[in-house]
Amino acid sequence: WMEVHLQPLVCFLRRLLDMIQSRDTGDIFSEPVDLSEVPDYSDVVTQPMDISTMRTKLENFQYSNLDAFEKDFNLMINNCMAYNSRDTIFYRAAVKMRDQGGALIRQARRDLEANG
Ligand SMILES: CC(=O)c1c[nH]c2ccccc12
Repeated sequence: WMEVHLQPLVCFLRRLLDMIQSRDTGDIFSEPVDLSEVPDYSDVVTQPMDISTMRTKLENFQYSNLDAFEKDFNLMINNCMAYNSRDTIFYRAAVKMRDQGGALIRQARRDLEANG
């Protein structure tokens, strides 16, 4: 039942995530931060999140609406801005992704409103 009813949302979120990923030109959000390479990452970030994890969750029907998807997007951005200091490429990439990805999510919400 859930698969049938959530499949349209899965297709919608898959396309949205593809657009968000295309804005990650430095490819810093595509995979989980490697905790073996960054041993202090877990001291700062308690719930890691990245695009590949979001893709797995959406394919497994773990987002029942756009708000749940946006929550993980914001987690991914906020983790990056918490761990990396303001004067780093990574922090500035998070600011850019927050603005550009945020605009894509806002337009997606308007599209959902229009199409129900
Ligand atoms: C998104 C992010 O914070 C990172 C993405 N790749 C990294 C490598 C070392 C430390 C942090 C990161």
